[in-house]
Amino acid sequence: MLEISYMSGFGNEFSSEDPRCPGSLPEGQNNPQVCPYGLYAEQLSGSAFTCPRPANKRSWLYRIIPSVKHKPFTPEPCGNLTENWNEVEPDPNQLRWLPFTIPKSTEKKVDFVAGLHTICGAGDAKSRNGIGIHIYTCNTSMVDRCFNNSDGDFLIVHSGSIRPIFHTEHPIFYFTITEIVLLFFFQQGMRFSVDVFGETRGYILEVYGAHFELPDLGPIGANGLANPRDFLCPVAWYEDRQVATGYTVINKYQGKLFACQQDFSPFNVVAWHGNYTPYKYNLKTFMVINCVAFDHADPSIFTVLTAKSTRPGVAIADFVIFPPRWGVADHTFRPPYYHRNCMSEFMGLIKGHYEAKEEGFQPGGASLHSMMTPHGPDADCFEKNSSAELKPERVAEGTMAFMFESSYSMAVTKWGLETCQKLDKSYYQCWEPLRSHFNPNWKPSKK
Ligand SMILES: O=C(O)Cc1cc(O)ccc1O
Ligand SMILES: [Fe+2]
Repeated sequence: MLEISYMSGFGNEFSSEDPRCPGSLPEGQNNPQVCPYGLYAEQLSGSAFTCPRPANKRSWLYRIIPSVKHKPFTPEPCGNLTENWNEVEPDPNQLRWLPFTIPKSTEKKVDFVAGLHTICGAGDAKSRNGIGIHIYTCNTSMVDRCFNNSDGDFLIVHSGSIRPIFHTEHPIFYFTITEIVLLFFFQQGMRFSVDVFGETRGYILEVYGAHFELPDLGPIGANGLANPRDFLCPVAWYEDRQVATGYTVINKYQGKLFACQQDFSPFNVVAWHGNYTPYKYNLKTFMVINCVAFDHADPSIFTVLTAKSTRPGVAIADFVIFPPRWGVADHTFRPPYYHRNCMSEFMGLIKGHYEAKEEGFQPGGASLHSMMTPHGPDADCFEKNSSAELKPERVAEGTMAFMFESSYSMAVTKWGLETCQKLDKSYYQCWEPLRSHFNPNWKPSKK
């Protein structure tokens, strides 16, 4: 297998040359009259040219043939991918989905793009405001096909032990054997192709009009949560591959898919430099902060990445994880509290159980607690934890739940409510056994 090495750091100004082509990165300028090795220079801009320096993102790609050489784009079937948030009537209920079905390859071959299903979202890619949440279920590699999202960033949370390989222009992301819980992060316009080795499923948070960034740490200090050096980007590696039968570039543009043909692999970048790159991030490297005295800290302490809105402190969407950790809080109901939130909370489970719902919420499934929709621990969890002995104990061992939390009020798609046939109609029943413990004669205990 090809040995790819990675560079580490989030938002760094990287420089990278394919080791087979020393000197392929132009020295001292971006646009030489003739590039080394006869390459073409192409800039990929991820921010307006005029963005302030800390938000300015671009990479220079030195490639064998520039991306512009392709036949015209034509509409492509979108399957269950949509940006139509008016397909069905709004539904403010607590929603929970059983694990989404992965098609069997013996029945139907489905690749990553064909296996994209939009479950909920809001806003509009055209006005550069909003988000989409998608589920991918696939069983087949993309062959001579790549995907490019013109609408926004894709934060991909892979779920399951069969680990895909992502090919990109930057170039290839492999999982190593210890990287079970991985996040992939492809920013707007970055081309990638996905190889899969069996039934594959995961979740995607798409954000239009903003990029994900590391959250500010405030009083936490200079270190903690997701550390910049744990974000990895591969060193340049090109393939010089003519594809006489045609290579297809799928472009998600204004919520619809389009396809064009070209006669070469787009993964033909020999050298590149810049700060606009894809990343992989191993969720196990997250430095967890938690309460060490009493009370339950809000889950914002578990934010891995955030896409900020223009309102201070209000995210378009946060990516939050619930990693294994110690629970030590004294005289505290330790699981999540009962909650009504001005944000929308979409949750998924990569593996294990979620502490607030030991049963029912399954890996590969999901839940959505919409704006101001009441939610919280199921009756079982409440009863157990109201009387549990509060000794230090491991919480969420061997599990990984996550949340996409958004300031948008999200609509659920027809696929989410009907077509996927995974909506758990009995979800509300997990709170039905909650009973009153109210005692009007209660007296404070004498200290
Ligand atoms: O709803 C949920 O399970 C997510 C969540 C977790 C938590 O620890 C506190 C608040 C919250 O919304
Ligand atoms: Fe919540």
